Amino acid sequence: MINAAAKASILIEALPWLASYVGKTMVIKYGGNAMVDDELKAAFAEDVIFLRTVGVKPVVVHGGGPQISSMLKRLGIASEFRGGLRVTTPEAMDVVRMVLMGQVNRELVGLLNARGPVAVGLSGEDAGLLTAERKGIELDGEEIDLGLVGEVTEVRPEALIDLINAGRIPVVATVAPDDEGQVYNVNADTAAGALAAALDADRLVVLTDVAGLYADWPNSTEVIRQISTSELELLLPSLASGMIPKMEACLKAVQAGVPKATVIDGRVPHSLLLEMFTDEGIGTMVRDQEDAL
Ligand SMILES: Nc1ncnc2c1ncn2[C@@H]1O[C@H](COP(=O)(O)OP(=O)(O)O)[C@@H](O)[C@H]1O
Ligand SMILES: CC(=O)N[C@@H](CCC(=O)OP(=O)(O)O)C(=O)O
Repeated sequence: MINAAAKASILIEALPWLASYVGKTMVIKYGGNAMVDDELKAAFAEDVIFLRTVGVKPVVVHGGGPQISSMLKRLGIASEFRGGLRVTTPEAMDVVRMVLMGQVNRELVGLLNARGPVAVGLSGEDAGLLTAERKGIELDGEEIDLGLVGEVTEVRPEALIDLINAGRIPVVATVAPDDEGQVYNVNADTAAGALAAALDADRLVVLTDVAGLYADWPNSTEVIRQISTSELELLLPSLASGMIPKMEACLKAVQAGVPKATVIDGRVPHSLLLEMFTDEGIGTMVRDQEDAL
């Protein structure tokens, strides 16, 4: 146990941060890989409730990649990732929608509501929140067909704003229809970045299963602490797997005016509180101006 003086100094260290966050909108992306342990999930829910209690307006956007993979496996449906995105057949799409909205979203809403009835779950399909279109990517000069993978073309954040203004915590699953009603699988990092931009959020925080953006992954675990948008643009082509959509989302959010986007280690209990209320913070922070770093 830490002594009384140390406890008091932790609280005092948090004071300027507490004061600066009142009334600020914060989009928190909770990755499926940081969601695999019950204690971590409970600590995450506590952190989000803590933030709301001290005046932050949190919006949770969740993933569920490992949970989707495990359900696809149980059902005997093959799936693969290309460029960090799941190739999604119509059959897999049914599973993606069922797992994200029916399983992961319900569980997170339940954990948040364990401390009071504040969380409301919704998906990109609700109240026109997200509109998507089929996403194509190019890998090594080759056009890749990802099937029903969507990219966000429009965000109507009104439903979120209504909930935020009513003091509730929106919890968003990232499936989204196109104009014809075809529903797409949208990577949760991509959706979180688009939502942060549309909400004019003050922060985007992405919880994942690594300590941040590694400078030389997988050869070293040295974490880049801060990076400017121009440095990140140069680095993007060298990134691999799940880090591609994650860092693209941070880049786009900051380019759209979100002052800071941070990737933090969701395997550390209460990582959100450590990032938000300690002077050092944790993880990798993306900011616009190099001179602001
Ligand atoms: N430069 C890098 N730094 C850190 N992780 C990286 C890097 N490049 C690729 N990765 C991989 O990206 C993964 C995180 O993305 P992902 O698995 O999609 O997580 P989440 O479920 O949190 O969205 C890491 O576990 C790691 O394997
Ligand atoms: C297109 C695409 O890849 N969609 C993701 C959606 C879930 C997600 O993004 O989950 P994480 O945040 O846990 O990775 C998928 O099918 O896995």
